[in-house]
Amino acid sequence: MSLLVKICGLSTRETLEVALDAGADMVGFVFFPPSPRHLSLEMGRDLGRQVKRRALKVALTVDADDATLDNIMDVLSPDILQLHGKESVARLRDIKQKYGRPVMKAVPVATTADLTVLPGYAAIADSILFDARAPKDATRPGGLGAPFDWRLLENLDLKLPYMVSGGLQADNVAEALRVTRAGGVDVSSGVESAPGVKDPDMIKAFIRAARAIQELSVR
Ligand SMILES: O=C(O)c1ccccc1NCC(=O)[C@H](O)[C@H](O)COP(=O)(O)O
Repeated sequence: MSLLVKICGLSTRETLEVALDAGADMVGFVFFPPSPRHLSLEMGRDLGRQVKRRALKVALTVDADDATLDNIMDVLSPDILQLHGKESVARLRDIKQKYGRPVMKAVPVATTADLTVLPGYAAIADSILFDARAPKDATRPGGLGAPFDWRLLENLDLKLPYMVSGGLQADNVAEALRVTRAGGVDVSSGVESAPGVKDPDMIKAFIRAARAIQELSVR
């Protein structure tokens, strides 16, 4: 199965086009006001139209209510709902039933104890995104540019597709994949020149680096 590459937190037409042209499989749009990558609904509509099915549109929310999700569905019609908050298993089930879209549940990781939530989520979610657990004083639960110890996933026994994220960059994505054996990689800060400012050359370099590993693994 080929490696999925997700560029998250895209917020301009220009950098979205760079990610699409460079072959990103998934493009992530953040709807979380404290984030430097937060999109207005109108911007979400605009960028969503630009994708034109060249990649999967991922809507990223944090403990969003139905009214928020209704609006995002209306303007973006995302292919995947990435739930990056403290959403319960029951909430995942409700969201899946109401919106009928695949759900990718973000699981914050700092210690092995963080993996105890997996059986519950794995019964409902369509995929898992392992991300570094945010510090207690963080203003957002993700997009912080910090990795977790990938060795925590070395003995993972998960029947669901999963992605690794958290502090990935062009120069460490190979090691992250070697250790975690993830089916996908997700990056935000590692392709930015400043928080929320995506850098075209860094986007291209990250995707090139991820594809190079994919080539090696299929030989
Ligand atoms: O990107 C954000 O600002 C963000 C805000 C709130 C919740 C999640 C957020 N990002 C989630 C992602 O999928 C990021 O790509 C992931 O956390 C990795 O981020 P980074 O470590 O910056 O590459």
